[in-house]
Amino acid sequence: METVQEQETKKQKIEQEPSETQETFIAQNKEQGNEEESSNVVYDENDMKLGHELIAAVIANDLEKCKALLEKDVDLCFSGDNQGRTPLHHAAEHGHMEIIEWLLSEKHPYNLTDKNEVTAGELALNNKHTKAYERLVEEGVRTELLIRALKKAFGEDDQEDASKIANEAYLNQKLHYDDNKLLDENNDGVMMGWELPLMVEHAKVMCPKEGLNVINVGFGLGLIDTELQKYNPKNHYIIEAHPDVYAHMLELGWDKKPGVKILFGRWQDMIAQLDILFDGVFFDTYGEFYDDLRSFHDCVPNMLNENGIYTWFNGLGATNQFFQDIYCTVSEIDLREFGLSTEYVEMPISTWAEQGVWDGVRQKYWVLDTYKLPICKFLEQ
Ligand SMILES: C[S@@+](CC[C@H](N)C(=O)[O-])C[C@H]1O[C@@H](n2cnc3c(N)ncnc32)[C@H](O)[C@@H]1O
Repeated sequence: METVQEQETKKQKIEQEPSETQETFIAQNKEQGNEEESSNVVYDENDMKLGHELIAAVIANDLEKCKALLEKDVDLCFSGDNQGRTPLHHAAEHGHMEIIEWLLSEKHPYNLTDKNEVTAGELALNNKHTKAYERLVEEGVRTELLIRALKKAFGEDDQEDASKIANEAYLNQKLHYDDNKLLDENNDGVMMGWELPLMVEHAKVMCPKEGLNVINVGFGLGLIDTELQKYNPKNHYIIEAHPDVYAHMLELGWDKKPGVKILFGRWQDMIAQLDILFDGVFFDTYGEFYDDLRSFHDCVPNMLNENGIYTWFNGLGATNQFFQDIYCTVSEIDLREFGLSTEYVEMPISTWAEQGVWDGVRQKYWVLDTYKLPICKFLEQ
């Protein structure tokens, strides 16, 4: 099972779903003949009859009938309707809280998707069932943290190696700059110009005044660094690991800009060389996993001035609102554990939808309308 920790924090693959609990619940294939196929499961006639009865009972908000059907061995996650929607999808769509609670208590996974990749959470959100939505987000957070803890307890946490391999694979490939984009060998967007308004805001948050000490991890297009320079920082550190990006930085003369100190290498190796504390810290890398972001979160208290601000590119679950809300909460919990508070400031992000923005880019890594910009500070003592 994959947890939120295995999500890459930036761009590519961030859209992956959280823990794949689905497979655990897929009904066993039935005998050949007299079968009807849904998206994942093959049902016989009796399964179909019971399954449709369950969906009808869910829609009618008839909990007793649902319980009676479970006694008859109905597939709790029946997905044999046209859209491949499960009972939880239908309960969420109608905001039936009691049925939602019952389904979750009977171990219906919170994150199954229908044939259009839609989750129950999105249906609750789209139909303005706020309580149901919040309950499903809470269930997502609980499940993700539980799976992470179980993996750790049972020694199945091989995330560190996988993460290092993925980041090294990225660092060993040729990059190209193309029309205000930085692309990797597969034409996945490492950084794109539409993110400029986000970088402007991140820099503003880090620099409430001029002459501060700031650090950015991951240069990319240099958008945030260009913004940070506008605040005349006293010291402006940049950590960058990719040789092509580093060469580009030198070409542009970043090593000669006022206050700038470039540390060329992976942040994991460079962080020990930091010799000052910072008023503003920004993190935005590529080809890393949530676990790396979490490890960076853990380093921040040793990098930050007493009143400093830490902020990071929030691409968590950025192809699905439901998953983004889960990941944002998980991250907030992790940061609290490291002594930092998190506030998410919402800003509309309109440029992503502009004509041609994604031309030449293999996969869209952002589909949301709102960006949740994190502002982290030391928790008050
Ligand atoms: C998304 S870009 C950063 C864009 C930047 N925020 C801007 O405003 O243009 C990510 C950058 O992180 C760098 N990077 C990836 N892994 C890294 C690591 N482990 N340590 C330091 N930099 C890394 C990439 O080479 C890339 O330049």
